[in-house]
Amino acid sequence: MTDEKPGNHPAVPPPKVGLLIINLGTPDAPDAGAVRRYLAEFLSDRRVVEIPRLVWQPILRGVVLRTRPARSAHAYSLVWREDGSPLAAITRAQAEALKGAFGPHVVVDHAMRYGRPAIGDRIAALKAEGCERILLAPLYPQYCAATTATANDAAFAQLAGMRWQPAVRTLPPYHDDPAYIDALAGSVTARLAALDFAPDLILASFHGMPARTLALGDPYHCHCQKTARLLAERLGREVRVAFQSRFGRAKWLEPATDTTLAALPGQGVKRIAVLSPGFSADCLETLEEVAIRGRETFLAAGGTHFDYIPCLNDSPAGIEMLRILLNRELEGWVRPA
Ligand SMILES: C=CC1=C(C)c2cc3[nH]c(cc4nc(cc5[nH]c(cc1n2)c(C)c5CCC(=O)O)C(CCC(=O)O)=C4C)c(C)c3C=C
Ligand SMILES: [Fe+2]
Ligand SMILES: [Fe+2]
Repeated sequence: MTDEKPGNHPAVPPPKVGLLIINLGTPDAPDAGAVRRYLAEFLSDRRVVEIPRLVWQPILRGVVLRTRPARSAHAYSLVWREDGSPLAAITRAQAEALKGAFGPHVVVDHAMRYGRPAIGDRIAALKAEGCERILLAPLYPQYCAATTATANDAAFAQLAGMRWQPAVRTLPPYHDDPAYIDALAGSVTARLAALDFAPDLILASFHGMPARTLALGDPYHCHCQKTARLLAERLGREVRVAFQSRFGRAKWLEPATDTTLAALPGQGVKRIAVLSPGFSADCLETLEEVAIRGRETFLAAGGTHFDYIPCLNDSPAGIEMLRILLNRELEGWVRPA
């Protein structure tokens, strides 16, 4: 018996474990062309828009992609940073902060479901680097077919074309995980302590979904409600839930964030703090829709004080929370770091 490989044997790198953190994706630039390319891919995903292709594609190509990109590009330009789109920059920073956190044999990388870096490309790169096991981590605390499932689908599609597949695990939703609730509660408490006003109410604004997805069995709505309930219990005060970013004509989950913010001052809530616990990174939907437009809506309706509490992002508490969750999922694959 010999360990020698035949002369034409491909090189086999020493085995490693890959960790791929995944987020939604974002345009490459805050201009109409880049936003159009991004929206064309995103809104063609049948996990996102569940309308028959023959009906939806003409509406998407004929109406949405002609009108929305210019408007959205302007919105992106209001929040764009020197290092790019907030979502891209923060996701990169999260991956950077997690490097080395799980020992020398875990290679940490990041990918986006739409646009770049593409999930398939990063899986191929991890495998080429010797990762025979990969933990896929879509960073959505609340499970949703339109986010978690489609990210995993894209990864599985890549695996389907591989001769030598890595073993894979996927990060489960963490909407009720004590590490996540603790991190949220800590960020709210620290933020409130630093404010120059005491809010009458804390509002948790989650990304919306078409209402029918709840009846179809998507647990997203329940996960959002549970996150808010657990956060309220930890804070010892009410956390009101609302759903933002309505898209299209169908009925979406209610109450809507914008109508809630417009109604609250009339109900005596003049000072408010808003957080978006469903987003692991600040992005267009939080920085422009909530922190800019939400504030305008609330103040125009008679509110006097508005504060937007940032997402956990790559804050030390946010990274520590991810380290705890991911370390648990890596159990048995690596020795504890
Ligand atoms: C049918 C349309 C949409 C569904 C369903 C949807 C679900 C969904 N989205 C997120 C997270 C994000 N969405 C973001 C942007 C965004 N979302 C939609 C539409 C749907 N989202 C659009 C058209 C856009 C683009 C922006 C715009 O033109 O207004 C983002 C931000 C991306 C960025 O670049 O910053 C995130 C994040 C979740 C969590 C979700 C379901 C639970
Ligand atoms: Fe969205
Ligand atoms: Fe939006």
